[in-house]
Amino acid sequence: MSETLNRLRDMARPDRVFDFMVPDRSPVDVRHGPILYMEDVTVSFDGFRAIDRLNLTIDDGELRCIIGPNGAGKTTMMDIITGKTRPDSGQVWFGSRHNLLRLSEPEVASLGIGRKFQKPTVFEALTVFENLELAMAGDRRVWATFMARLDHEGRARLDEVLETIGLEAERDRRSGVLSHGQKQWLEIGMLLMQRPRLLLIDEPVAGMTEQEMHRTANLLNRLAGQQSVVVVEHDMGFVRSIARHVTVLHQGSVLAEGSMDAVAADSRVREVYLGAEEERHA
Ligand SMILES: Nc1ncnc2c1ncn2[C@@H]1O[C@H](COP(=O)(O)OP(=O)(O)OP(=O)(O)O)[C@@H](O)[C@H]1O
Repeated sequence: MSETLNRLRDMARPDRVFDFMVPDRSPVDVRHGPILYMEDVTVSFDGFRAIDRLNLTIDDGELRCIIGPNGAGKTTMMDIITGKTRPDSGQVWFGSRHNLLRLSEPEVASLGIGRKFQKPTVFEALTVFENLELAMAGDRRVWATFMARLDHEGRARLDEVLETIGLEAERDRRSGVLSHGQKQWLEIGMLLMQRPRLLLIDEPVAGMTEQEMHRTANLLNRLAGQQSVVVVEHDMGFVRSIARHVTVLHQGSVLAEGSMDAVAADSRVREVYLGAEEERHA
């Protein structure tokens, strides 16, 4: 009896938000500023400063490319945003309401920050459709309990994502037989099923053919606007084809920021990175 009472009391709490009332978009508040705000972030590993007073701002709907030499801190920066690594100092905010440094990795993910690592990790034994369906499972449990319309909504979302990633014709194929590029798009689709607000994508075109790169550029351009996209990439041709705004990281902080043409003309950037990249590809 007391358990029932407690439950009722709990349900009547004015601050309680029921699962079925949680909006299907992340509650991030971007009305007064950027979607991601990092200020003076520093992290050291055994005394070595991998991130050194880093300041970075990403606007809502922006597509940003992050470039920089090996060891510049790009991966560590992503790890800090997703809650995998805790900085020693600084601030990291998701919109104006969520202090990411107070949240665990799953909490950060559930706020709408999706991360794609370099290697695709789709379930190869399952079809494209089943992979996407699985990626939606979290949403489905909530809705299925309260509304019978989930199946319809879920299917509509799935069709929408299939169209976005250009894999409609592959829908019932086992994902193990897809090309490398198709697996990468499928994994991006799996993230999209959760309706993220910010996508962090690590080296999406490594190992892709020219044609696949071109399609990936179109996909990322299409995603921007609907969500913010941060891409870490070493392929400068690709970066040039998608980036309106580029951030160059070096020794854990921002060395330069601006259009691709502006950063490519910056002598400091050429010295630490682009000059070496051009030689590598000559
Ligand atoms: N867990 C860790 N322990 C010790 N050192 C680390 C750790 N993680 C990163 N580092 C160091 O921090 C620096 C930044 O590494 P990070 O992987 O973030 O660079 P990056 O820009 O992603 O490089 P790449 O382009 O090669 O992926 C490197 O010198 C790296 O060796």
